[in-house]
Amino acid sequence: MSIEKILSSAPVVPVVVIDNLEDAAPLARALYNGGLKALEITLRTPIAAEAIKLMKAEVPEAYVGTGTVVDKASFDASVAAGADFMVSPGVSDELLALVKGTDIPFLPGAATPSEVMKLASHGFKFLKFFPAEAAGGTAMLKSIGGPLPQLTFCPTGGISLATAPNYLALSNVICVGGTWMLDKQLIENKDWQAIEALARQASEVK
Ligand SMILES: O=C(O)C(=O)C[C@H](O)[C@H](O)COP(=O)(O)O
Repeated sequence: MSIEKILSSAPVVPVVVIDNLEDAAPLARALYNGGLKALEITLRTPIAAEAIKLMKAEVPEAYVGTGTVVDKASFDASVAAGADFMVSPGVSDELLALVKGTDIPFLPGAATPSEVMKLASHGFKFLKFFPAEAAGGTAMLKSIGGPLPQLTFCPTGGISLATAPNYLALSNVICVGGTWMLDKQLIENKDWQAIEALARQASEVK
């Protein structure tokens, strides 16, 4: 499996924070049924690894990956959870060394030309542009694409249903990451139909 295939499975990757384990399976089902095939589950909550296992069991055809992979502990947790892919908001030499020893597709993060160049020199062709809006948004990505057209991005951070099309219109963007379809109140109410409708709206963004 390649990171390109995973990132091209839908225009939007939902960045999920799981607070209650019982939400994991129905949430994954709702997102997938709404057309979002790749799910990034952040390792920000202690139950994230367990949640990933439940999500993969509920929707085996989805790509369930980990987010917030920032060090050896989160890397190890990703491997143990059986993550289909791993996403980092940035990169470190420690992480680069760890991912060289695994087959799990990895999407490292970059926000400046130097970070992009460093990751390119390690063979990465797909990067997370984070924090997208705060780091200069579509203007920054367009500028980076001038001298560095060989890199393709999944911008994430502050992107909404309204701004996603502006990113997807760029030639160096494969998909965007976002949290807007994960409405906290709807999740609290376990309104999975409404979440599915938000996911469908996101999956139809062009
Ligand atoms: O957890 C990580 O590893 C991250 O990189 C952070 C997430 O991508 C952002 O939290 C996205 O959140 P929004 O800004 O609401 O789209």
